[in-house]
Amino acid sequence: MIALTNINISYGNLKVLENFSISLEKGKVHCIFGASGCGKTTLLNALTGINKIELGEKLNLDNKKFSYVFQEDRLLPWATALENVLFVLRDRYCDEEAKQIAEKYLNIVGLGKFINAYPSELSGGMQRRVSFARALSYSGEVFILDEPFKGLDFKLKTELINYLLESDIKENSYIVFVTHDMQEALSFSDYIYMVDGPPLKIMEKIETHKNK
Ligand SMILES: Nc1ncnc2c1ncn2[C@@H]1O[C@H](COP(=O)(O)OP(=O)(O)OP(=O)(O)O)[C@@H](O)[C@H]1O
Repeated sequence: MIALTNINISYGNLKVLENFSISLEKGKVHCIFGASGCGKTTLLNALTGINKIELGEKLNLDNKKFSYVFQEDRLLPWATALENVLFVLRDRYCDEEAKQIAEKYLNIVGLGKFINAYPSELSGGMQRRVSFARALSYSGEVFILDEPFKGLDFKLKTELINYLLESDIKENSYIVFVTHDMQEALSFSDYIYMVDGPPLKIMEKIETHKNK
């Protein structure tokens, strides 16, 4: 289990997380579902450590590796799709192995023919897919997915969801994802946290009883 307990995060006078607690299970997909601006990204950033917590405790989070699909793609504009994925693999694999891994995941997201394209030559949905391939290839223990399927068509979205659910990624990781799409939430999650805020509150935790 990984968890945040009674944490506080504010921006100036705005208390976005106040005495907020959540615990996440390995092998399960946790969906954070709530209105724009209620504090979902701040929660994700508290998990990864991007946002420093003011009060409260983290459990088993400090030494974890995070694979993050950010809400905005954060691709290097001067690097090709392949180089963008290689960027997170460079320190861990030799060149040849890193290239094989990067190409494997770019193929999985349907970009096999575009590995040498620059972000400016790709559509928004294609850039999203590069960002997704980068997170998959990094193979973190915690997957943080902030509106990961935004801009993707139904077929591709379904393929990526099925890939994540059926691959050993799900079994071996903690997955937290944010969406505004209830259909996505239902088809992908084991738990849906209906949230409101700020300060962020869990109004309801729904178990979807998936057998995956
Ligand atoms: N760096 C920041 N500085 C100041 N205020 C911020 C900052 N980041 C977020 N906020 C504010 O904190 C609140 C929560 O923002 P957050 O991005 O966590 O919401 P969200 O639920 O992820 O929204 P969305 O669904 O629109 O992405 C918002 O009111 C936002 O304006």
